[in-house]
Amino acid sequence: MLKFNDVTVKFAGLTAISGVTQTVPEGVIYSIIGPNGAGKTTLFNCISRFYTPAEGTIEFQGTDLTRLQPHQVIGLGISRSFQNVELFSGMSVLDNMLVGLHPKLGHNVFSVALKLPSIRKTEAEARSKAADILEMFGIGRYADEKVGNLPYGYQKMVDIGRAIMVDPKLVLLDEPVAGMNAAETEKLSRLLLRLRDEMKITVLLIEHDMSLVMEVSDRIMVMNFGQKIAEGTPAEVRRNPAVIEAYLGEGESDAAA
Ligand SMILES: Nc1ncnc2c1ncn2[C@@H]1O[C@H](COP(=O)(O)OP(=O)(O)OP(=O)(O)O)[C@@H](O)[C@H]1O
Repeated sequence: MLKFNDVTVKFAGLTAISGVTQTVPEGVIYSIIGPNGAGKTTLFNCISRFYTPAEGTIEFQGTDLTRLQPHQVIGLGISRSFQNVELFSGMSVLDNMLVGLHPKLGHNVFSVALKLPSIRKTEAEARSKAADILEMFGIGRYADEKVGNLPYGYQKMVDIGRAIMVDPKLVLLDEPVAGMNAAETEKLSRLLLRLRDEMKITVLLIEHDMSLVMEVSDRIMVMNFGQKIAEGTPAEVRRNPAVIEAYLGEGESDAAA
């Protein structure tokens, strides 16, 4: 589904990603892990076209993303959530979900202002879809609540729900459980499996919570200092000496546990 071909990203004098080549198969939960500053978010930013690699290509179902604009990437069926929740805190949960659909609807200002029947129908469908997703995420009862009034874990759920509104084929989630408590993390891990199994969405996940990563991932790529140092199933990655060293070197022993 997604192919990184020798991707290198540079910022002034710093090489943030160096020659990463990897294929991500369709229909999986694929995690990218590695110590702080390893280049994980930079890789996401290249997929969603905030950054352009200095070298290499990124193919999504045969299309080279590095030649596209960000909105064209969304049009191909790729959406994302961000490391920090980016919601409109004064708006309701439901309205925030509808904002997720904005890149897809593409209505012109006049048809929206005139509330043409076609727009009303689309809006009704969008509302019903948003309500279904909120229900699936277990936060349906908060649909009319202001997002800013919800606990952080629920806001994060809304953020991810919004990324699902566009019916993506691939969703990029950047540290979705950061700041969540144990119960919320458990809920989210079940949700990730449902995205894969019921909605047939391929999930690309950046996450520091190793127990979550080991539990839900089909495959894992490990990065350190901008390079891919390992790739494989959770069991393979867990016993890879380079991975153990990268994490132990940082004072984290979770990967080796
Ligand atoms: N816009 C930028 N300008 C300059 N340097 C950048 C920029 N974005 C990222 N970097 C640098 O690139 C390197 C990789 O950063 P990146 O955020 O991709 O790491 P990460 O693996 O996602 O880390 P974390 O787990 O802490 O989020 C870091 O050294 C970072 O400081």
